[in-house]
Amino acid sequence: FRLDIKKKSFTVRVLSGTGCPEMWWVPRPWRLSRPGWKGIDPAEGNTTENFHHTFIRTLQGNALDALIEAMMENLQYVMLQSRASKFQPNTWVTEGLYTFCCQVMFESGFLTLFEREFDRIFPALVAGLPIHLFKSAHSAREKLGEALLHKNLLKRDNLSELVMLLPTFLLPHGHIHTDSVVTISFPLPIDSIIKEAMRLSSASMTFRVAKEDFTLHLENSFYNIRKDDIVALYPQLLHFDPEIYADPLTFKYDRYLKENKEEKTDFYRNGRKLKYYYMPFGAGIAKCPGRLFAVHEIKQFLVLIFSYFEIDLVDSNVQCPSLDQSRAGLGILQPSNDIDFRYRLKCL
Ligand code: HEM
Repeated sequence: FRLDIKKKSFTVRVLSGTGCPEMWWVPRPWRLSRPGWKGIDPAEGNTTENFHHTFIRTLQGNALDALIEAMMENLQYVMLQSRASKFQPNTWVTEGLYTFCCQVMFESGFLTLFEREFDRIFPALVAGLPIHLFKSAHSAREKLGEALLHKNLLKRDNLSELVMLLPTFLLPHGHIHTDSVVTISFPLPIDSIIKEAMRLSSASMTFRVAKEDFTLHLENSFYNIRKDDIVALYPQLLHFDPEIYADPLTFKYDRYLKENKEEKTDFYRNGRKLKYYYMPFGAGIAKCPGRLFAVHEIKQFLVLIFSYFEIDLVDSNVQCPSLDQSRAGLGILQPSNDIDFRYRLKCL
């Protein structure tokens, strides 16, 4: 499909509360449970534009710098300090790769508060069951809300010594440069690698509600959309279109790289250059405002894991797991089974 959301002669509005398929547990359940909650009423200033403005202010620009800095501390705390008892000199630790990644990313996000409880019951909540039916998720949500209060966010006392050491021990390898905030440069085309992984695994549905009647023109057809109709787009169809992405089911780490190593942005369908060829983060005004942070935290995770640990797959011939389709439409698909890997601390 091709849908030029900005240029066409119609306006679209975000479905209030649809929010982020990956961070769904922060905006929605927390807001809905607040005392006195009456829903999102545009007449009270809760417009799409206001939400958008707030998201940008809290997730990008200066706020992004602060987020990245905090994430770096938390990642190091969770990867090293919180599992320090597992590390013996020259001894391998064996764990599921997916379990390890999830644990580190979730715990780093909100340290131990997140508790994976929301994630476990995610499909049930999407199906409309109230969160208070799930005792531990409910209590984890309450704790999360408490931790997100501004006064508590300011209490940061877990700054690991390694944060201070990081610039000195990593700079000689040329992998990390630190300023006041960490920026990372890799010897590998990491942006292309991350994009390719997201292209293959993202299955978010994008919803919009029509603000007024209009005709939606697609390549060979058109649809008359009425005010308040819900339009749902499924970007995975685009990501798996063989005309846009040759051999679409194969992971090609340099798919988003030109021969001169610059970012490749020209993708075509029916001879037409596409504006929207990569949509794991959605598009238009409601495009994920956390995307810069999300990609940055993936890079931080990678740089730290490869810097701290020697890593091996337990079975070097293991098959790459398929993706669990039970969340199709709801976000990034997870692997249907875990694979074991082993890691041990590098002698720094
Ligand atoms: C790999 C990670 C992530 C993916 C794949 C992802 C994907 C998405 C998608 C598909 C949307 C809907 C966009 C649309 O309707 O066009 C969205 C919205 C949103 N995302 Fe994310 N996201 C990720 C991480 C994050 C993070 C880390 C944050 C915040 C810390 C975040 C905050 C939000 C918010 C607040 C919205 C709602 C925007 C709005 O309604 O205006 N996301 N995200």
